[in-house]
Amino acid sequence: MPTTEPAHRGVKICGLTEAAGFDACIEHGADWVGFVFFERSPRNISPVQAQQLSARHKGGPKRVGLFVRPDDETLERVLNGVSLDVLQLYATAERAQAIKARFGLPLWLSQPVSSRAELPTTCTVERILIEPKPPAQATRPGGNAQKLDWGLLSGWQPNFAWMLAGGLNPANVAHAIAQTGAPAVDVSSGVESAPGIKSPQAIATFITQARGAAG
Ligand SMILES: O=C(O)c1ccccc1N[C@@H]1O[C@H](COP(=O)(O)O)[C@@H](O)[C@H]1O
Repeated sequence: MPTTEPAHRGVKICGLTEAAGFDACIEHGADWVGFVFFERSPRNISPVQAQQLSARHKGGPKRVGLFVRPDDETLERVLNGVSLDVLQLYATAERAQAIKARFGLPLWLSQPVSSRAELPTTCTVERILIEPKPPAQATRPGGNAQKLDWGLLSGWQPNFAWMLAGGLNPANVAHAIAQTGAPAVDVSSGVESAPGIKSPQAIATFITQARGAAG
């Protein structure tokens, strides 16, 4: 599946809800910013709020909308309110194909893994997010600051676009990249000062660390 990769290591900052965090992503050159459309998340945002944030800066990072098992009505409602470049989905591969057929946007699909055998061998969307399975009592499938066992990815070199997510932060992202060779990374909790509130300083450090990492 063709995709446009940044020339450098890609960085996505997910779960933007307020101007200071969004502006830090612009200032420090994030490749993607994520808006979470999932009511049980502390980062949940309305389409209107997302559009207002997005309008603070033309161009810059691609705008990614994150959805958990969305129905078509939800996708339509959000896409009527905010312009998105990519849909990041927690859904089955079959549902992703139906969404692709109806909405036509590039899709990223989450693949939770807890063993090497669960690493995907093929990809039918534009990118796969490799992340840990959520804790048993979790109320959401991601954004839990839970780290993957990076050793599972050692030597894994798929021929499709992927991204590492889960429990990354400014202090561990360089090590995570060195161990996994991840071409792109995604962070939410690890750059927050409180649930749903991003720290501009942590965003700056995360991007610097990710771009400077050897992997
Ligand atoms: O961020 C959320 O609240 C969220 C809710 C539901 C599904 C996914 C969510 N976030 C995604 O989870 C991963 C890892 O997040 P973290 O860095 O461990 O907090 C990332 O892909 C977020 O985009």
